[in-house]
Order: sequence, then C-alpha cells, then structure tokens
Amino acid sequence: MTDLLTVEEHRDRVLAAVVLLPAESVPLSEASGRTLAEPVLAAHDLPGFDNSSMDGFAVRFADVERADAENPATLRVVADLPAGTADDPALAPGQAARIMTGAAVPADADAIVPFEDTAGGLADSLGAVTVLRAPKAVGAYIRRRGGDTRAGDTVLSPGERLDPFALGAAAAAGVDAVTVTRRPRVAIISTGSELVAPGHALGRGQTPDSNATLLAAVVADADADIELVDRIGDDPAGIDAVLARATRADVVVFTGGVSAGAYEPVRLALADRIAFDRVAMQPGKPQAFGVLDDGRLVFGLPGNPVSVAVSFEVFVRPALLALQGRATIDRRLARLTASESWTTPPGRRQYLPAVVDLVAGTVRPATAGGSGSHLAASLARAGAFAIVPADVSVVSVGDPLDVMLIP
Ligand SMILES: Nc1nc2c(c(=O)[nH]1)N[C@H]1C(S)=C(S)[C@@H](COP(=O)(O)OP(=O)(O)OC[C@H]3O[C@@H](n4cnc5c(N)ncnc54)[C@H](O)[C@@H]3O)O[C@H]1N2
Ligand code: MOO
Repeated sequence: MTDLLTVEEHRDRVLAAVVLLPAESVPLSEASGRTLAEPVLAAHDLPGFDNSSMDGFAVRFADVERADAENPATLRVVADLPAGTADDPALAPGQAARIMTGAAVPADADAIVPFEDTAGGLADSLGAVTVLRAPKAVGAYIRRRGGDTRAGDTVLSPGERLDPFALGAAAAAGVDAVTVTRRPRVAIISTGSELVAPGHALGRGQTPDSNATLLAAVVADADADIELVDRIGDDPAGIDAVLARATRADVVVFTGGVSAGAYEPVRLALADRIAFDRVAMQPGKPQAFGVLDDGRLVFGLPGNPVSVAVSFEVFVRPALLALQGRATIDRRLARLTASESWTTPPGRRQYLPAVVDLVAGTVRPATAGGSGSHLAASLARAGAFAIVPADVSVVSVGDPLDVMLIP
C-alpha cells in the first residue's frame, strides 16, 4: 500500500493544474456572481457634488449660528431646490433656499437647517423661514463631493466576487460594464449501476442518485455553469462516451467508481490518464484527479454522498473559484468548542458534518452514530464541517476545533 497523501498535497496538485479562464466585458446587469479580472475605477467623484442630506433650508451659517427658540433667526427664502435641479441661486446675507435631500447645495450656502429646526416646517417653507435651532457647525448636513470615493480611485479589485453590494458600488461609481472571467462550465456524472433517478420506486439493491442533485446545486453556488448532468452504469465504456458529450466543459466531475472494487468504471477507464490516490481524510479517502490532453480537469470523487459533499468543498470548489481568479477560494473557518464528544479515525483528518451555534461558539456532530459517509439525509442537518486533525482520535467536550462554515 502506498502512503496516503495529505489533504494539502492533493489540493496543491489540483490547484497547480488550474489555468485562469479568459476575461470578457459584461454589462453590470449580467455581472452578478462573476469575478473581476480588472479593477473597477470610479468614473467620477462620489458624491459628484456637495448636496444636502436633509429636507430643509440651505443657509449661510453666519446668519443662523446663534439662533435658538428665544432668539430665532428669520431668513428670506429666495429659491426652491428639488433633487436633480442644476440651479445654483445666489444667496445674499439673510437669504436661504428651500432644499430637498440630494439636491446640490448652492455655492453661497455652507450649512443646512432641517425643517424640524424651523418654526413653520415644510408647511410654511416658501417666503420666509424662522430658524429655531442653529446648525452645529459649518457644513452641517452637507454631503461633500468625493466624500465616498474620488474619480480614478479603485472601488473594486481583481479577484472580487460581484455580489449585490459590489454591483451597487460599481453603478454608483459611474461604471456600466465590468471585465470579468468567464464562468466555468462543469459536467457532472454519477456512476453506479445501482443508481436510479430520485423519486423512482426502488428495487432491491437500487439507491437514488443524490450526488448529481447535490453537485448541481453546489456547482451553481460556486458561480459555475452546468454543462451536463448525466448518470451512467458501471460499464467503463460509458466513461469515454460521456466525456465525448462533455467536450465544452472546463471541469468534469465523476462520482463513484474510484475505489478498490471489481466494477469501478472511472478507475478502469481513466487509470492511464488521471491519478488515483488515497488522501488522509475521512470521508473522501479515494480521490482521482488529472488533466485530459484537451485541458479539461477531471475529478473522480468517492461515491458516498457525504464523501462527495466534503470532497467538493475541499478540492473542487477551490478549483472552480481559482479558475475564475477569485482572491478568496476557501470557506470561512471559525474556531469553536465541541459541545459533545466523539471518536475519529486515526491517521486521517476528519471533516465531520456538524451543527454550529455561532452565538454560543459551539459545534457538535450533525449525524447521530458517527461520521458515516453514506448518511445522505442526515447531511441536511449540517451547516458546517468540523475539522479534526489526523493525530486526534477522540474529541472531548470543551475541545477547540476549526470549523468550515457552509456557506
Ligand atoms: N476494499 C476497499 N473498499 C473500499 C475502500 C477501500 O479503501 N478499500 N474505500 C471505501 C471508501 S472510504 C469509499 S468513500 C468508497 C468509495 O467508493 P467508490 O468511489 O468506488 O464509490 P462506489 O463504490 O461507486 O459507491 C460508494 C457508495 O456510495 C453510493 N453512491 C455512489 N454514487 C451515488 C450517487 N450518485 N448517489 C447516491 N449514492 C451513491 C453507492 O451506492 C455506494 O453505497 O469505497 C469504499 N470501499
Ligand atoms: O473515505 Mo470514504 O469517503 O470514508 O467514506
């Protein structure tokens, strides 16, 4: 028996094979979930002009700085400024302009008095205004030009995922198109003559193909496109046939058929083209990976459903994100305390489906009765994987652990 690879050794091999996907320009409306290939620079200052943050009056601070209820200051209202107006009315001493939130502040004004600090409020706001409370200082309630970002400043950096906040920032900075990497195209193929479609009545020895459904969801969640989802039996000839149907894919993910049995179609068909290894992790020990001559990355994940979920998180998802040029390819880790004890396999790092309580700072197994890699339904309870080092054989209550949070 050859030595087991460490998780890092296998993962490094996978990541070393990744070639960044090409970049393309897309409108913001089509950029959600894409990864930036070039920075987004502000096209203009933001805000683009000094503007009011309150509905009220643009005033000369010197006219109202001593105003209070006993000594109100009365000003003549000489203009009305809705948001969007290009007007810049002159204000002489003793004059004010009614102004709405977002409207440009006149060059002669240096403070805003909200309606709430006047005698008449909105109801009596054209003609004259009586100020009952002085603004705190020059600049009160004025949002300054460039206070958020300056023209030419970097708003978003390469490697960032365009989430809703990032898209909003790009739009606010005056940008309507972004340069992003192409979405990876992924083919998902379940292997196993025992597999039937979910919902199909089960005969003896048959099991629902849950891996394809799980993988299609996690692939989409990794901002990749599904090129093909297929299911084949244990005949190795089916492997080349399905590869021929998936020529547009960047990544092909097989599940099942990689271990030591007599009918292992992935191993039998691909042993001379990709590497079959054993990795010191549980679940997910048998792993296949390689690059076909045409550049497609091929993963052969162990067929057990929990093994598939873990293998995807540890190897496939980082590769899909690296293909996109994503700056962060790892899930967030939290350091949490075990609230139950459990035993773990010696010599293999365990990724245990877990329930976390981030408020209490605790983690416990999601699957009763240990870490069985076949516990597909119990996996639904997990929101994380507790990572137990290879040299630990028992986790005791109170032990600190790294926990991979999903998402
Ligand atoms: N003699 C040995 N036997 C096994 C070893 C070993 O080292 N020596 N490793 C075990 C481990 S660990 C795992 S994990 C599995 C992986 O085996 P395969 O990748 O060949 O997977 P299969 O045998 O095809 O399936 C395993 C298991 O998972 C079920 N399965 C498969 N595909 C699906 C699917 N799409 N949806 C739901 N369930 C699926 C399948 O029915 C089996 O029960 O090998 C061990 N054996
Ligand atoms: O390594 Mo297997 O994936 O433990 O069940």
